[in-house]
Amino acid sequence: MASLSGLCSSSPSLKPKHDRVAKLTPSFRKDSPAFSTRSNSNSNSNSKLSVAREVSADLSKTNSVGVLKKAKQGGLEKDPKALWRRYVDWLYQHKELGLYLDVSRVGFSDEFVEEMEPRFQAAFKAMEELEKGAIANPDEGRMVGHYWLRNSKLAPNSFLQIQIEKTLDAVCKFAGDVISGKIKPPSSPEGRFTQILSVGIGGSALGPQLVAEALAPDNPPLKIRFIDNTDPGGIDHQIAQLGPELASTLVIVISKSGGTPETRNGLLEVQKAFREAGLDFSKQGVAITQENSLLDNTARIEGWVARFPMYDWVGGRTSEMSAVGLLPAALQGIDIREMLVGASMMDNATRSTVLRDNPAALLALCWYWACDGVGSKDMVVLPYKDSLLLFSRYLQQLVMESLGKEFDLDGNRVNQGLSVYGNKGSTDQHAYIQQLREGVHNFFVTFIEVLRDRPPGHDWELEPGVTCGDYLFGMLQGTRSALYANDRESITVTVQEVTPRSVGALIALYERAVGLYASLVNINAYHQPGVEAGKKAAGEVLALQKRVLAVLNDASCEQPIEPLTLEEVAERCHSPEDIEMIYKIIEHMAANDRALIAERDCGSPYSLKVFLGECNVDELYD
Ligand SMILES: O=P(O)(O)OC[C@H]1O[C@](O)(CO)[C@@H](O)[C@@H]1O
Repeated sequence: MASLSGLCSSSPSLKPKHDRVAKLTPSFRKDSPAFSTRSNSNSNSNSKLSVAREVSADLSKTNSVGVLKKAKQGGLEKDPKALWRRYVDWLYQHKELGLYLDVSRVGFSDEFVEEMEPRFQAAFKAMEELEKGAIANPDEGRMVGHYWLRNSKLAPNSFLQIQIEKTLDAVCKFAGDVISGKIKPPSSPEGRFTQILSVGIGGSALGPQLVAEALAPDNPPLKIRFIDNTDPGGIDHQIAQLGPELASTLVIVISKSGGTPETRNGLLEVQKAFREAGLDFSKQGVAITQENSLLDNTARIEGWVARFPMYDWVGGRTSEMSAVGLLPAALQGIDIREMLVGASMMDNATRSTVLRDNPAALLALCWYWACDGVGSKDMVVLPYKDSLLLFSRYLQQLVMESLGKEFDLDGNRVNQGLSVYGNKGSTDQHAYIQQLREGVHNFFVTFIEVLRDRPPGHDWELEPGVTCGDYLFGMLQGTRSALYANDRESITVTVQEVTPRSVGALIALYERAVGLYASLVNINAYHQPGVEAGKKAAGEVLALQKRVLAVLNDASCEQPIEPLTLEEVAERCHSPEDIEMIYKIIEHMAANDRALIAERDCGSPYSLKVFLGECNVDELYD
């Protein structure tokens, strides 16, 4: 069993780097670089390619893009000696963290770097303002403070500083009390919590999932499972897998807003399972959410075991170092203070205003080069380590929800973004690497290399002079070389081991790279207005479904029951224009035995007739 001291071993290095003075909105909106903005000459064009073309046209008016184009035409360096010099020349090393970043296989030229320099200085300035408490998320009028979570002294005022420290202490204490059995479930035969069921979605799930996969010991004090969707089958599966251990399951419901429908549904489903098992949910429930959110109020009123805060100034996708990520990690026996130390050390490194010495800036430089600053190529993330399997999925949200924006900070339509996908090596070599090597050239790769194969003393040679891990190493190096030989660019991030410290550092590295890149292309990385459209549309579908049900109910109450055609249902719903959606609603209800097909089947929409089995008017209008 992990000891408390293991969870919370040391304080993160907390050297104040900036004045703790809140500043107003930074000037980066006005000072944004001219060539990352463009007018809306074709507002109907959403295609990335056409955007890339538009932007290329704009960019070609400037020197740096001229440089970019010229250098790209020249192709990548192939002379081995020159390439070795480039490797050594550009290699970034964080000695203390044991983290290296190799950007030599991305073909940017010295002129390009020079041309980008003023923009990087503007991005560094904007980041400095952000860390001092500027309203860096202008659309939502919020500060952006995830960097303070690992160095609370950087918070812009003492109230926030104390809040961060108190929460961290509370997380450590609660996790210790749960692991030691001081806080225990009321009716479990084991007399202590053995399982965690984490209910949350997006940033309220992806970080905890990454960290569990990467860092949980083989026999954690509490094992973790996730409900991260509103899929009834998936939820049933998780609950069924818990079986009788539901009685010793700590349910952590995570939602910054406290009102995300998928998470609410997960909670209601889990509460139902508790009722059916004769268990009192409130004695096993924990909430992580913003103060006074719906979830917070529910947890308070129902007297759940504990509540931990989410802050207004921490975005979901950058919340891994808040209670969102730290509590589940600590409960699994993961040293969360080490995660914070790793992140804090990386934060220090990525505050450098010297491009070559700043690994996050180097990443942003490579992304800009590889994607022409408009997301014209995808980022394929390939960790050669099973435990980092979920890193690409985690980065997908961090990068795509942050950078995938319709408008820039000046209101120009830009349709920015950077697509991320990946899984792990060498597994993917037997899946899609064929296309990467020889097919459509629409990507660059990020290899994540982990030097240590196994804990010391466990390795053996499965053939003379060669271990299993040597194969993994060979596959990574071979793929990197083979891709480069075919002009496919790659970045390699190397860490010594997958530890709480290195995972914390990796998360911090990418958080900062995304922030800097967002400044380079002049967008707000910290909001997600596009997600609202889908949520709103889903709400409208459910509202229409209620109307369809009411219409079918009315018809089912007539004697004799008169099955209705789709047109009739649509007419009676006063929504003839929604007939296709009504068809999909009926198809779904019929598949789940909630509507009955009287004539034909769903494959014949024109002649389909439908009715409800029973009249449920009272229930519907309740
Ligand atoms: O933590 P919440 O508020 O439930 O939100 C979950 C996720 O939903 C989003 O808002 C997108 O819908 C993400 O940004 C966020 O991480």
